[in-house]
Amino acid sequence: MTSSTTAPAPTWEAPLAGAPLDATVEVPGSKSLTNRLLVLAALAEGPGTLRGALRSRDADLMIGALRSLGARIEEGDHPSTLLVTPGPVTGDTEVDTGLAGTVMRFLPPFAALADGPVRFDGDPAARVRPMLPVLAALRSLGITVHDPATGSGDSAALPTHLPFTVEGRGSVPGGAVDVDASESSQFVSGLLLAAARFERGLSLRHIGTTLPSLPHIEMTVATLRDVGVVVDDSRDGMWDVSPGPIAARDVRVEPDLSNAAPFLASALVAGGTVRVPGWPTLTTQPGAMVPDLLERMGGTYTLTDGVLSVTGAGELHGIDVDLHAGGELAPTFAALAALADSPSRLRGIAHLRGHETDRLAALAREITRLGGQAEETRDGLVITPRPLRGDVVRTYADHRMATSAALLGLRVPGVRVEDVGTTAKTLPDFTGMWLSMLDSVA
Ligand SMILES: O=C(O)C1=C[C@@H](OP(=O)(O)O)[C@@H](O)[C@H](O)C1
Ligand SMILES: C=C(OP(=O)(O)O)C(=O)O
Repeated sequence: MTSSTTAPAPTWEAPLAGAPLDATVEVPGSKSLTNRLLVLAALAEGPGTLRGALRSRDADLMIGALRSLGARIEEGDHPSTLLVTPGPVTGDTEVDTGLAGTVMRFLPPFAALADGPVRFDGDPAARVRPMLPVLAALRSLGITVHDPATGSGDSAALPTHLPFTVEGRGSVPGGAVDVDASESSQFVSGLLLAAARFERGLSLRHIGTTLPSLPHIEMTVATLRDVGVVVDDSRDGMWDVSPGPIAARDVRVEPDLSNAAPFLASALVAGGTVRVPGWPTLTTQPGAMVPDLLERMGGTYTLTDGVLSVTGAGELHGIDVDLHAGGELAPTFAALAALADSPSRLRGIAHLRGHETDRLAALAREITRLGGQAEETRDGLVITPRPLRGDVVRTYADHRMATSAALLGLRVPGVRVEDVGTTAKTLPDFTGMWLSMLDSVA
């Protein structure tokens, strides 16, 4: 018997900022770096160590998946220290991707190296995220990929989404492949990460009209080069990875600058100063854009001895910005835009329709629910500030919808965030960190 009434989802009362802030926020390791470094450590020649690694749902799903594919991964003296011992890539196993794009797009090429079938599936929301380009690339490289429900022949229709099975054969010949990565840079990153272990390496050409999140592809190339892999990226939209060994390393993971964004943005909403230590002077993380964007909206910042300090003085202006390179920052800037003193336009982010949820629709709907004005365009959002009122903000299993709602709640009384626990995808103690930040007032 099913009941026709469902209990209302528990909500979290987003706290109002009572006074200007004076907070230092320690942000855990980068999701994108942690999950790349884990993959490379699991494919390396010998045991390696990650320090300052993220421990969150996405990172733990990656750890679980790599274990099931044959790697040994243990905690060192701290949960953020991970000791990785590679093993032969083993098949006849399952990978739970959860809702992690990095797990669902990085591991199918890895699974092609396994000695048997690897079955992939994830959350209901993951089953609508685009997958075809990476699966088509594997098939063109001679790997069988099939829908577990419809059989395994090479002529079977290629699955477009989760669930799917990659029939690992113990080795991948490699060679040339065309990939349309206009919906996600992760299709390119996933193939490049495993490519040094393909017999002939990989020559990957992007054939789409647009390529989002280029910093994340540069991050992939940089992490590959750090472990001794030869990558030629001298031609636009093309990457050549030479076959060769992957060196084992002892590496420290940078803090997650995209997760730092809502905290730093709080200084513009509440006034005062928010500091993030460990800010890298040189990084491939798209969060590097955050300080300049906050300055354009009315804040000021300094970077001294690795501490980024953002100060707000009550001003918050609208912005016209192309976030094609850093789409994961859009929910933070959409919230700021809804609180600004002039309209904003966020451009270049059509690919957000394939993120944890359709983020353009979700942001427009939820800002509108609070009395704001937000409209979807072909490739982004136009947000016109209006007086906002409290209500429940729906989060659609999307961690960044929750953090963006918290930002709105600093100024709008009565914002209640549905399923704030979804922040555990990349930041398990989000609410604790947020409340500590608010406790530190000037
Ligand atoms: O490679 C990565 O670590 C990521 C790439 C980007 O994906 P898209 O290119 O799909 O936007 C980004 O949005 C995501 O949060 C992390
Ligand atoms: C798009 C994101 O995640 P994923 O790695 O699941 O694609 C994100 O974290 O904003």
